[in-house]
Amino acid sequence: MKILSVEQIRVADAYTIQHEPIASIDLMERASRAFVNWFCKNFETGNFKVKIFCGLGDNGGDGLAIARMLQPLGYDMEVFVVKYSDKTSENFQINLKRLERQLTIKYIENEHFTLHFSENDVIIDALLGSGLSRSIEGLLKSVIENINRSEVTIISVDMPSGLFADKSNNSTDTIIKAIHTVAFQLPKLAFMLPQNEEFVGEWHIVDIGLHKDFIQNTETRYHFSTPKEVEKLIKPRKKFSHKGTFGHALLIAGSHGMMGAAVLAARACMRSGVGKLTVHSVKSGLPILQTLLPEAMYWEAWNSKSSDFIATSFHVDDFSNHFQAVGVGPGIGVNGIIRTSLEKLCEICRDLAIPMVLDADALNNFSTEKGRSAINKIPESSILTPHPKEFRNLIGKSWKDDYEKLDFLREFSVRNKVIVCLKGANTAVALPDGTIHFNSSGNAGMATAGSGDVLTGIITALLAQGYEPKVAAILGVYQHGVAGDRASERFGMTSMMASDIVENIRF
Ligand SMILES: NC(=O)C1=CN([C@@H]2O[C@H](COP(=O)(O)OP(=O)(O)OC[C@H]3O[C@@H](n4cnc5c(N)ncnc54)[C@H](OP(=O)(O)O)[C@@H]3O)[C@@H](O)[C@H]2O)[C@@H](O)CC1
Ligand SMILES: Nc1ncnc2c1ncn2[C@@H]1O[C@H](COP(=O)(O)OP(=O)(O)O)[C@@H](O)[C@H]1O
Ligand SMILES: [K+]
Repeated sequence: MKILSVEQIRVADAYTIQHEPIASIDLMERASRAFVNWFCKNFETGNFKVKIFCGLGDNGGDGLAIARMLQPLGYDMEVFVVKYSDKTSENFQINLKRLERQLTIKYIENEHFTLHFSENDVIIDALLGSGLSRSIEGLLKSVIENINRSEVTIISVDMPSGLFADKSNNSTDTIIKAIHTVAFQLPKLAFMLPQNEEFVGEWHIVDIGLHKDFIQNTETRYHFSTPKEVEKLIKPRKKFSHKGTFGHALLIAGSHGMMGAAVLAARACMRSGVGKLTVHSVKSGLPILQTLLPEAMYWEAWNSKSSDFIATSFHVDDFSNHFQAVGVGPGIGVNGIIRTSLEKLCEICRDLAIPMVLDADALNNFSTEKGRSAINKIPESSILTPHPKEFRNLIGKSWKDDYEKLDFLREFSVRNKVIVCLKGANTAVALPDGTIHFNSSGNAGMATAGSGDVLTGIITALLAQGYEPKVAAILGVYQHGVAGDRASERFGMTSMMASDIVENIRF
């Protein structure tokens, strides 16, 4: 699903009006109806009052139409219009006239207002939507501060009022803190970013029938990977396939005291459909691995100066005609010898065109001063899976906000021609073509030691099976989140562990 800018949505709106064709007021009617349908499904009529706060633009117009539609359905309504300006939109005017015939509208015209909220109230925020042009001040600021203090359920229409859809707010800005945001047709970039969580709450999309041709033909750098889009990337297994069909993966992971990382990644790799798996790790890890994962083969670190690390001199002959994918990093440790080995590994994979996943310590080894100057050795199209701290260390600089973080992410991915999965809620998968794809699955229960190792195993398995790197990254991140969602259903977010994610991988 595309994420369009406010400007592009405005054009989509105009295009729909012209080409469907449909009158602007009727499109607003359709949008409001879509909101009402969502609302009725989620808030059955009962012992509560719905308080709608309307601005003076089209977002306010939506609010008035929503009030008109909800009242006959049995909801106890109170409608407030905040008169912060003399300017109103045409659709607002039309909807005001339509609603005036039906119920009494209350006006908030100056700072001398008092609002009373009771615990069960549900507030619908239709003050400002995508037309926000500056930070909120004055009367609107006072009203929003009052609403935010109420601690009742707040549902925003299209956008939490005061939040910019595709750029950063000032840290002091006044913004509605919604529990739910019901957005029209497409998600906004703002919804994907951690800095906006307290304003957006849980977001939902309702279809308002914007012109499909327009959306299809509009280019954007941001995408939200919906379950429907991602699930169709999974290749079905053919009847006469055999284990050779699904590739042989090499996983380089673990060190003394960090064998769990290797086990989690390896188990996840096997659960994700790889034909054969070899794990390359320290000698002391052999009994652990072979006990916990008898399905995998084991390749002991050789030429190792220290028995604690995988410091190995890799040789091309050990790779050619052997492996279809290499995953490296979980728990391998960081030092100069390991970095030199990694550089050699990168060279071999580049020469033999073996796709790679680099995670955790593989990235940390490229994050020292010497390491950063060797980043160009990472083969093109490799998949890097840093969490934000690892990414910051890799690029050697911090960002001022989440928008700048996305700029740095894109810049890094394009410059080095690699795929970067920046992990977290809505993991952002940046492709070398400059696009960023946000993931839709997963939950905060995955914020637990070892869950990143599981992702490395999943993506490595997909690469070994011949999935194109960008597909392996988007699909792997999604399936990892789905497994996390299943694990949280069974154990709850607080109690689930990374091994529960592994046990819930299902392709
Ligand atoms: N997507 C779609 O296709 C559809 C979208 N629809 C709906 O339209 C909404 C967008 O409507 P919109 O463009 O009228 O903008 P909206 O947010 O109501 O406010 C604009 C007004 O507020 C003003 N203003 C701005 N900032 C301000 C501030 N800080 N403090 C005070 N005032 C401020 C601004 O004034 P100005 O900047 O010109 O001074 C202008 O007068 C969208 O979110 C959705 O709900 C559906 O109905 C139909 C299909
Ligand atoms: N709040 C969250 N919502 C969704 N997914 C999350 C959340 N927190 C963490 N995750 C996922 O869990 C994994 C954590 O990886 P990482 O930080 O590398 O953990 P570790 O190093 O312990 O293995 C990532 O895939 C990340 O996307
Ligand atoms: K709003």
